[in-house]
This record gives sequence, structure tokens and C-alpha cells, in this order.
Amino acid sequence: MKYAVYQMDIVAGNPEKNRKKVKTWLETVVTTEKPDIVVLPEMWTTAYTLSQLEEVADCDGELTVSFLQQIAKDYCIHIIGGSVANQKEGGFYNSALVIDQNGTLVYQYDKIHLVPMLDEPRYLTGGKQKAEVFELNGVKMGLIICYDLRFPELARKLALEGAQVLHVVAEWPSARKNHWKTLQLARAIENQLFVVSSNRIGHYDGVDFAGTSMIIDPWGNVIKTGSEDREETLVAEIPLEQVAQIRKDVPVFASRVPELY
Ligand SMILES: NC(=O)CCC(=O)C(=O)O
Repeated sequence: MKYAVYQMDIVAGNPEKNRKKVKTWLETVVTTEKPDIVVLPEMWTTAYTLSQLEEVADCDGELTVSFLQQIAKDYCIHIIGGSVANQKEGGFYNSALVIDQNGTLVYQYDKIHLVPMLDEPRYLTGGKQKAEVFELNGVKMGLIICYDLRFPELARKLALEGAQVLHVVAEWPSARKNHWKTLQLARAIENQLFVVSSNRIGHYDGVDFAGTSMIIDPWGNVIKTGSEDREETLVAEIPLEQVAQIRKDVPVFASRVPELY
């Protein structure tokens, strides 16, 4: 399975410009790299313009869902569509989207853990649905959003349900960039799966974002990593058979004794 990750800067509060930007990137990357699956960052249509949500948020995933569905069909690619500010059920959510190559919305996940350091609890409602695994090309996968990375029990639940790849879509600040790198490696190693992340670069409202998007194998080897401050595309094939191999060689799932902890 060949990945292309977009480590992008985001135009604050301008969904139209960001959709255009993503469309241009996709048109180029699909032609030059021919990926099976692409990954976008967190809140990529708006950035953290939380005080303007009434004006900039999607309504029930629109317009972004139909925009990504059309692209997925046109280019026959799977899209881990990052997340968008999303107005529904009387609140605003940070909703991540997964669209398959037929244009079907196969999974939507509303961020469960709202991040106090970026004021999310003041403006957003936390997700109420359980996080689940989803399948693309018959491969079980998981998806979490940024601050969720700090909660190992969430990634472990997805791994126990069979996820072989964990996607992390993020707007992680530079102030805590060593946490960003270390926690991604930890989630990959402890759960023996691939971690594929897309983090934004640039700044908004006095916050610098850390970039350093990553593709990590289940041994904790970094296959690809982005810079801290440049827009980039990370491209890599991931050898999925490594997941079964490491789980055989280092059988931590078989060694667990959850009834004692
Ligand atoms: N967008 C986020 O969830 C940021 C998370 C963060 O700043 C942290 O965990 O530290």
C-alpha cells in the first residue's frame, strides 16, 4: 500500500482556499507518485479559528465530504481526510473523515479528547461515539486526532480490534514537539503497527506548529519524516506483512494479562 502524506500549511479561516490548495496538491501527487492512499492534517479547512466557527465550519461534513468524495472517485484513491470543524447536533465537533476510492464515506470520527492548551473545550463538543477500526482494501486501520495520541488506551483498543495502521492527523505545536515524536514511536512499538501521521506546519495566533509528520513501521523505525517548517509530501510503500511478523517474533498481545491490571 503506497502512502502520500500532505504536511501542509493552512490558510486560517478560509475553507475555500484550503480546498483549492488540497485539490492542486492531489492532482500533482496522484500523477507523480500514484499513491493508493493520501493523508491530510487536522482542521485543514480552517485551522484553529475557533471563535469564527459559525462562519467557517462545515455543516454535517459539507462541503468537505462531497469535495473529497469527488476527488476519491476521480483519482481512484483512498483519502484519510484529516479533520474539519463540523457543525451538527447543536454543537461544533472536530470530525475526521475517511473516504474510500469509490467515494464512500467509510468512517467518521469525532475527536474524543479535546485539547485544553488550544482552547478546544470552550468551543467544541467532544465526540460521543466509540472509536472503531475501519477497513480499506481489506486492511484494518485506526484513526485518531492529535491530542488523542496522549491516551495509549485508545490506540490499544484499536490495535486489539485488529488495526494494522494507526493514522494520526494533527495540528501539534512546536512547544511540545519532543512529545509528538516520542509518543508516535511509542504507539507504533507498543501496538506493533504502522503509524502514519500528518501534522501541519506554520503558525496561527502565536502558536508555531511542529510539522515532523511521520511514517513509522511496527518496529519503531522511522521510514519517512517531514521537516519542522516546510510543506512537504511524504511518500512510502508500507510492507504490511511486518505486522504479523513482529507479532509472531515479539508476541506481546499473546503475553498480555489484562485481568490483572
Ligand atoms: N491539536 C491538538 O490536539 C494539539 C495537542 C497538543 O498540543 C498536545 O497534546 O500537546
